[in-house]
Amino acid sequence: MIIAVDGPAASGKGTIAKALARHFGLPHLDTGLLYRAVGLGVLRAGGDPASPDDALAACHFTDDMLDDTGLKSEAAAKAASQVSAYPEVRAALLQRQKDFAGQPGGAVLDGRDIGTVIAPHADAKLFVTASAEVRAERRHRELTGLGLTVHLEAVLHDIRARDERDSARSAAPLRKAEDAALLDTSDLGIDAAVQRALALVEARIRTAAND
Ligand SMILES: Nc1ncnc2c1ncn2[C@@H]1O[C@H](COP(=O)(O)OP(=O)(O)O)[C@@H](O)[C@H]1O
Ligand SMILES: Nc1ccn([C@@H]2O[C@H](COP(=O)(O)OP(=O)(O)O)[C@@H](O)[C@H]2O)c(=O)n1
Repeated sequence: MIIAVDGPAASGKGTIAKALARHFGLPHLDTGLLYRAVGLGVLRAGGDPASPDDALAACHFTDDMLDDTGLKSEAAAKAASQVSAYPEVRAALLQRQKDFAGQPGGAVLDGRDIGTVIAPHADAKLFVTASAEVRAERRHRELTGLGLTVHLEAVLHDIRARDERDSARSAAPLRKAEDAALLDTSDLGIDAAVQRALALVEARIRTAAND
């Protein structure tokens, strides 16, 4: 079974994807980490995330990069959202994600284009969202919890800028797949959001079984 979970920054898609993976005993891939690894790689090499050549050069990272704590920073997130607009970068990361989705038994993936590009035939698709203010508060709490000094207004500004860039790009923009179930977590705590996600996935699987 393949489950696709998409949505904007800090909507809770990763939390939901991990919980679904645990529930169904499936492997999970946070695809945002791949784009963050490219963005952070560009910054560390002294390159410019606005340069497609610098971005492409950073696509050949090793797996240990995916555990780098620097990936959590807003700087890495911003650079990720810049480099992810280049079709060459998306192409370089495509097969790895498709292979993960296609492994025997299936998988849960979260990102921006899982339901639209990576796994258009997923068995269940969720589009997780929440208001920008709620998402900024969550991300702010998360980053300060990691010991980083960040201001709520700056996080909200970055999230809005990223939403805009991710939605406006022509290569695999952030959008809800037509057959994805919408889940707004603005007024839901983590447990309630996970329960709702589970109910939506189970309903989707039941419907498919009856078709
Ligand atoms: N429904 C929720 N209510 C409150 N906090 C949440 C909720 N979902 C996620 N969080 C918290 O918000 C932060 C961002 O969640 P995460 O799942 O990483 O979002 P995303 O993968 O969409 O960026 C994390 O610290 C997480 O624990
Ligand atoms: N499948 C994906 C996943 C992430 N991304 C890009 O990578 C950036 C970081 O993604 P992320 O999922 O780690 O970000 P958060 O939602 O956790 O803040 C996003 O803003 C997108 O620009 C993408 O283009 N496609």
